[in-house]
Amino acid sequence: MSDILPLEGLKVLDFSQFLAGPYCALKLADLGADVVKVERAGMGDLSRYLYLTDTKIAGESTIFHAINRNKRSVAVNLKSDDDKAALRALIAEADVVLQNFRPGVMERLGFGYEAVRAINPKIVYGTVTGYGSDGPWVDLPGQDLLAQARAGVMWLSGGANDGPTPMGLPVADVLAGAALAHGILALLFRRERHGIGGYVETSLIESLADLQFELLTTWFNDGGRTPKRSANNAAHAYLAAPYGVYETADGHIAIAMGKLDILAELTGLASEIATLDTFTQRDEIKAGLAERLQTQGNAAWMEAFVAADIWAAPIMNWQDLMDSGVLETLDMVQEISRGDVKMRTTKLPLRIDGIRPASSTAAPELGDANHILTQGW
Ligand SMILES: CC(C)(COP(=O)(O)OP(=O)(O)OC[C@H]1O[C@@H](n2cnc3c(N)ncnc32)[C@H](O)[C@@H]1OP(=O)(O)O)[C@@H](O)C(=O)NCCC(=O)NCCSC(=O)C(=O)O
Repeated sequence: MSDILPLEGLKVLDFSQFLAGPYCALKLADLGADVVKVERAGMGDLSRYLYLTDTKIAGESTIFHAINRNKRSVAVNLKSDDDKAALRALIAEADVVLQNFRPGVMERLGFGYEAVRAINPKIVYGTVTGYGSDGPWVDLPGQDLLAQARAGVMWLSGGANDGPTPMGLPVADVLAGAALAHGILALLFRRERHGIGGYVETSLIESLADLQFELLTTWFNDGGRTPKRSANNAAHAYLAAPYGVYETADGHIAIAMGKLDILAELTGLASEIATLDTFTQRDEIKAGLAERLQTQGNAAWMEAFVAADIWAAPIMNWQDLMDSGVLETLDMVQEISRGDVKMRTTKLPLRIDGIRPASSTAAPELGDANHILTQGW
């Protein structure tokens, strides 16, 4: 067992802002990399202010703090020659550069891949865009809600009586950031083996295509049978009954799988649904279950379902989740600080050699590492 974090010693110059790029950098930081966040002098990453929630940390958005823990910050003007020269010196010593501006911005600033590679040929350079670096949507603003709108995610999601439903979570940003981290790590491995740098790019739309890979594969191959937004695809557009969410006397229960005859027996529906076809008659099955599940509370149903190995779970809120003790047992929550700033947040969802890496500090104050602009890494 080693207490050396896998990316210890890796120098990452992170030009990214908002969420997708910073999420990628967070993954690298929590694996031990030294991530220096390049922010606008005077204002910083706009996510310090733009995501203002009811709760703030040190006067800034909790969301900024969640994404940018465990990083340092330099505050620069990317249009000033002096600051550009200082950044070129940092790039010369860096392992990774990443960015998520609109296509063309980094090239105009003189920090596109070719320019950076000319300074440091072995650099691993990562980019996130909204819709790719070419194609019909190249110039559009790349933002999570809008990408969910364009990718089919919102059209698909929701129940029969709902309108288009976003996921309520920044799935495009998080998945694009995770995909970029995965690409960067692959290029770092290639650099170790073959001594060459490389360029990796992803986008919000690609990450959402990937999120939907199972359903798109079904759709590509089913002769164009387009799912409608219905009670079925509130849970999954194509899966057989009983897959779905059901109201009970005191809450809701999700049921994923289970032998229909057993489920029918437990719910007193043996004569109604036990022999129905789980694909073609799934609406009937689900309607029967929906009616019957309302007759008892979650605890009674769950006891019966667990005993019979019906794959089911009660719908829990965050307090229920914390009260369950699962995250505590798995060591998924941490308290971190930076000076007077104290915050409680989640941890990296990986255990390495039995230990879950903790972040060493809360998010940086704007420009807290400006000394490296003159002194180097
Ligand atoms: C998020 C964006 C729509 C924001 O668009 P914009 O506000 O127009 O910002 P841009 O990235 O295009 O950059 C705007 C300009 O700022 C300038 N700029 C940037 N940083 C600096 C500093 N430090 N100094 C001086 N000037 C700067 C940069 O050169 C550009 O100028 P000019 O060169 O003069 O143009 C876009 O960046 C984007 O599509 N990104 C790709 C997808 C992505 O990752 N989106 C964020 C997901 S987060 C999200 O969805 C969510 O949180 O919700």
